[in-house]
Amino acid sequence: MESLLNLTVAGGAPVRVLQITDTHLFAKKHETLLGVNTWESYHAVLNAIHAQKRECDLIVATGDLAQDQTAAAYQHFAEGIASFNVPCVWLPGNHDFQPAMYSALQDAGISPAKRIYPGDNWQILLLDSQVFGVPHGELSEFQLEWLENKLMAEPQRHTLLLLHHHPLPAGCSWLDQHSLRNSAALDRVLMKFPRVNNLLCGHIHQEQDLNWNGRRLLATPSTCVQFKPHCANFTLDTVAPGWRWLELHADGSLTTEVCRLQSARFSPDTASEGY
Ligand SMILES: Nc1ncnc2c1ncn2[C@@H]1O[C@@H]2COP(=O)(O)O[C@H]2[C@H]1O
Ligand SMILES: [Fe+2]
Repeated sequence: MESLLNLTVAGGAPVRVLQITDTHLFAKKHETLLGVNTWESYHAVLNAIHAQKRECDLIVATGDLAQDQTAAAYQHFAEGIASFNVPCVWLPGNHDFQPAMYSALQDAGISPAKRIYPGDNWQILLLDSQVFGVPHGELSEFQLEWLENKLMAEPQRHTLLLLHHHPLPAGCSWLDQHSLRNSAALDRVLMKFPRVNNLLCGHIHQEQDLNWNGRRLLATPSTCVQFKPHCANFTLDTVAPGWRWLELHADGSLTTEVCRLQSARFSPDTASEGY
């Protein structure tokens, strides 16, 4: 938990971050989630990212990396990441099994660090909002205290805060029952720290860019199935898998862009009623 990852970034240059989320990989590469082969969609995303030829300083993986809790699924994730020569950090989602996740990723050279100092101007903090065995999220007292301590320790750094669960309603009632339950407690901590202006999550398998009491809250498409915005009941979307680029500028501003695959190859079985 306490390990810190220092990244060298050229003075004044933006920190370039790639977010990959909700890969939902299985041990067996042929397995599908709601009609989508998640190993193939993950690799299609990675190939499309390589084709963009964009430099990056860090990859962040924001949870639900495995669907079946196996070490092999995390190894598949790591094999994909190894195609980039860039450090990667991760946090758990509701579907993850942290003992296997931690050791399989660590063995594959992926750092368990939850605090990253990319250059002198920013810090990236990764929270664990998993409540084991259920889809909703919650931040433990330990997580909230850890966050507050890390923010107090570095008052001059701008902070990008990462967690799996969305702290604001996403507008899909079926998903909003699975949100971060104690977002008010997180809000109370963040109110003391005006340099935490950006939060980044996964979980909702759709792009969002919201204002949470003056902070920017970003959510990002999954590399596999997508959920349709503004639906009361479980509804899949036919938009393609995606990923997000972020640039953290020295003055504390952040620019970002969501990209998606161009092909309709990974359309899910829209008659599915859940998983
Ligand atoms: N039909 C459904 N109704 C409510 N929740 C569901 C349904 N199907 C799946 N879920 C849960 O909702 C979660 C949302 O995204 P996850 O990838 O965490 O995994 C999903 C499941 O745990
Ligand atoms: Fe997910």
